[in-house]
Amino acid sequence: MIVFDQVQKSYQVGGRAIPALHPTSMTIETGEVFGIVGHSGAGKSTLVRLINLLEPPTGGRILIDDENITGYNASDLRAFRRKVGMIFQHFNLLSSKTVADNIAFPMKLAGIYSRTEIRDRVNELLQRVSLVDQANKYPSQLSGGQKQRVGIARALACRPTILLCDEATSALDPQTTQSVLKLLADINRELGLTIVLITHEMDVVRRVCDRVAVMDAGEVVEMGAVSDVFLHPKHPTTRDFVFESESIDREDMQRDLAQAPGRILRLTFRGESTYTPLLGSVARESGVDFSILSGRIDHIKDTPYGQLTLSLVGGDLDIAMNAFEAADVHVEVLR
Ligand SMILES: Nc1ncnc2c1ncn2[C@@H]1O[C@H](COP(=O)(O)OP(=O)(O)OP(=O)(O)O)[C@@H](O)[C@H]1O
Repeated sequence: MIVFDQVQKSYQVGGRAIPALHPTSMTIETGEVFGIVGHSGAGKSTLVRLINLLEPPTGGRILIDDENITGYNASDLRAFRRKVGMIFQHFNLLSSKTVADNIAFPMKLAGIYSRTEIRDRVNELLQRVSLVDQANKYPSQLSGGQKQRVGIARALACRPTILLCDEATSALDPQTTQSVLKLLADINRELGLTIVLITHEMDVVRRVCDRVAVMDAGEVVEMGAVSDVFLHPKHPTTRDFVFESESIDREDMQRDLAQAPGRILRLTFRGESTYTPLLGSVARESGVDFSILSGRIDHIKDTPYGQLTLSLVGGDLDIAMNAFEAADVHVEVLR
C-alpha cells in the first residue's frame, strides 16, 4: 500500500520555490492498477517520481507498506529502488546493449545476483514479454511496441512489487497500445504487482485501471473507481478528459440537444443491464415516445457499459424514469 500523507513538492527555480504538487493525501492499494490522468504540467510525473524518491518531497510523508520512505538513508534507498520498477514513454533502453543485456542490466547493477540467476531470470522475462526470438537484437532493430516490452521486462528484472509507468503508451500506435496495456493487465493479475500509470488519455485509464486520480495544476481534483469517475465525472477537468476520449465535441452536442424536442435524458447502463432490451417496454408502459440522440457501448476494464442520450415526448415521464431506475439504469436529466 502506498500512502501519501500531506505530501507536497516545490521546485527551486531562480531562487524561488515553484509548487508542482500541493499538499496531497491519498492511498494506492496493493495490487491495484491506479491511473493518474492530467494535462501537461499538471504534476503527474512529479507525483510518480516521489513514489520512488527520484524527487524528494518538500513536505509530508510517503509510506510504503507502513514504512516511511522519506526517512531512508542511501543504502535503504538502493534496496528500496529494486522494489520499484519504472517504464518510460521513450523506453530509455541502452542502445549499445542487446535486448537480453538490457533486461539483465538492473540485476547486474544491483550486484546481488549470481550469473545463473540473471540468465534464468532474463530467459523467463523474455518469454513473459514474447521476445525470445529478439534476445540478441539491439534496440534500433525493434519496433516501438517491442522496445516497450523490453522496458517492461527490464523493469520486472529485480522482482519489484510496484511498477510505475510514465506515459508508457503515448509513443505507440493504437494497436500496439492495446497489446502493451494487455501485457500490463496480465502482469498485474498474474504477479499481483501494484501498477501506477500516468497518462493524458482517459481511454488508457478506462482499459486497465481500477481507480484513477485526476490532476489539475498540482492538485488531485477527483479520485475514485474508474467506473464512477468515467461515467459520472464531476470536476470540469475530468469532464474534458471523458468528452475527449469519447470524441465528443461539446459545441456540436449542445447544438444537437437544442434542436431536439421534449425532455432529454442520459441513461447509463452498467454490467448486465447493458444488454437489457428496455426501451420498447418502457415506452409501452409509460406512453412516452423517444428518439435516440447518441449512443455507445464499450467496456471499463472487463465490465460492459452503455450510454444513451434520448429525447422524450408525451406520455408519463415519471413512470419512464422509475422503470429505468428499477432496471438499475442510471438516469441523468440533461434538460
Ligand atoms: N526539475 C524541475 N524543475 C523545475 N520545475 C519543474 C521540474 N520538473 C517539473 N517542473 C514543473 O512542475 C510542474 C509539474 O510538472 P510535471 O512534469 O510533474 O507535470 P506532468 O503532469 O507530468 O506534465 P507532462 O505530461 O508534460 O510530463 C510543471 O509546471 C513543470 O514545469
